[in-house]
Amino acid sequence: MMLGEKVENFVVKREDDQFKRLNVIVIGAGYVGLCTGIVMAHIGHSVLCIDINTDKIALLEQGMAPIYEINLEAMLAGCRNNLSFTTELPKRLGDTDIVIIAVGTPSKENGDADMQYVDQVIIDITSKIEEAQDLIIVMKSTVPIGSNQEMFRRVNNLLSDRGVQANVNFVSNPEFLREGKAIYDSFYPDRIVVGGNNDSAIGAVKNMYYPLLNKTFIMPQYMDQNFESSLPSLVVTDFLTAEMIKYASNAFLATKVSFINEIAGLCDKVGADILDVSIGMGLDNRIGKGFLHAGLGWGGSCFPKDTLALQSIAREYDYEMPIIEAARTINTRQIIFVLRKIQGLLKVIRGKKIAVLGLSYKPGTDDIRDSVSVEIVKRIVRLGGSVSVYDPVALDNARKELASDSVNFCSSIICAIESADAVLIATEWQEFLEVDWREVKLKMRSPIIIDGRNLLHKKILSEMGFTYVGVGR
Ligand SMILES: NC(=O)C1=CN([C@@H]2O[C@H](COP(=O)(O)OP(=O)(O)OC[C@H]3O[C@@H](n4cnc5c(N)ncnc54)[C@H](O)[C@@H]3O)[C@@H](O)[C@H]2O)C=CC1
Ligand SMILES: O=C(O)[C@H]1O[C@H](OP(=O)(O)OP(=O)(O)OC[C@H]2O[C@@H](n3ccc(=O)[nH]c3=O)[C@H](O)[C@@H]2O)[C@H](O)[C@@H](O)[C@@H]1O
Repeated sequence: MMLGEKVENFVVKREDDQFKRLNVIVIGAGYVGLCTGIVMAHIGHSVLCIDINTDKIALLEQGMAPIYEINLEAMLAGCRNNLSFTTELPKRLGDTDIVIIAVGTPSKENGDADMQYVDQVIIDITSKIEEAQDLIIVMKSTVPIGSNQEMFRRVNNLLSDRGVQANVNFVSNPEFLREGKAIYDSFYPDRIVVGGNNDSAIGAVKNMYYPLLNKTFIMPQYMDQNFESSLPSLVVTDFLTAEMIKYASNAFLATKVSFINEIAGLCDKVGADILDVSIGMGLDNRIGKGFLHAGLGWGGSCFPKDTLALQSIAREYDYEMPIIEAARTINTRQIIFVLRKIQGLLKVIRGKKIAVLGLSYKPGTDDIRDSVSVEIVKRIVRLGGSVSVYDPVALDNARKELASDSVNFCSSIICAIESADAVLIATEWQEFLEVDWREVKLKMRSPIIIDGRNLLHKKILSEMGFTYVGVGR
């Protein structure tokens, strides 16, 4: 059974009287806000999810998800009794126990995290706090080191300006979900990090997560697994450390991918196979299997912006971070590598037609923010090539960004590869693995595959007569 297929069967064992149902407001209905709202509602809290984007809220009210992820809508449907949506904060926050902030913190031009949305939310919340109210503000957005402390002070200053005496506390609670697996990660996190300076507020956030921390909430399809061995770890720490854990984790993962991409570059030169190198390395438990998949490099709404933001923070201290700098440099270099490979095979890109399969920054999502694929399409167009693009879910999101006479948006793989001089696999969607490549070969002008994600079987495709080029193999 697929995750979320039979939501009504979900089991919540709440015989444990330690669990207390809370009134939770989640601000922001993006990936993080929406998944947080869904999880909180499923585990028994009463949740109001707020977003200023009226289109998003209108969709959500009709039970439709504004972002693509498998089973997201089924999960949404399964918790509507506990989850409602609106575009504005309620007039009074008197009944609210916890407000979770999950608005965006994109990069500014100079690389700093743009805090304008968080700042606005802080003003909005504080204006609604009432005399003698107890409220915990939980920060899930990824914010620069020192932000929670600063906002805590700011809220208290704003309250004293209004002459309101209330018991408001902050808890930093960074999010580690991955897009495409956001729902699963939200229900089954490896760890929950809570940073703060008030034991009672930290205790309340622990209670909020109680069913996840104790696995008293179980989806039936996972019941046969031994959950005791995989309970999420709880990390309780201070504000600054919680914020640093988030940035360090993303920077480390990005660096790990850049490391394997650097090795892949050398594999290309010496003739070794990066796929086996990754397996051979990953089997060492100290290294671990994850994030050793070489390819076009990392994109998305977080690794690029969070590595930039970390560098920005370091700059404030004149502290150099050469590893992160190198990780970013290698990531940019991957795009050049693939363009050189295309040029090596086609000689001149101008006038050639290249099919690009995959536009989202990774499979499982329709998100094209900082997608390497989208950047490569733009570069091919700049070099005079024409591009036919196909993606199972991200096509519509890319239409505006890639609007050009040289870009043809195709609704199928076959339409995209028709008369193409080369095909580039830019996102490793499973669908590309399952396509009949013999049929593809008959329709292409020249049978050239640049497999930017090392998705396909090199040997099989070579035997079919394709010129196959991967990354480091
Ligand atoms: N996308 C991801 O996979 C992850 C994101 N994060 C972090 O979580 C935060 C949110 O990320 P996403 O969900 O991707 O962002 P997003 O950009 O998809 O969604 C943010 C939402 O906040 C809304 N918003 C902005 N100002 C608002 C306001 N004043 N009141 C109500 N809603 C408001 C926007 O309309 C938008 O829908 C960021 O700091 C990000 O770094 C952390 C882990 C994973
Ligand atoms: O802060 C965030 O927003 C999130 O960022 C990442 O999650 P996400 O961006 O959704 O996606 P990942 O699966 O981490 O992939 C990021 C990029 O790295 C690339 N990647 C990943 C793994 C790999 O082995 N090779 C590789 O090229 C992917 O194609 C993608 O472009 C982290 O994995 C999450 O823990 C974190 O919460």
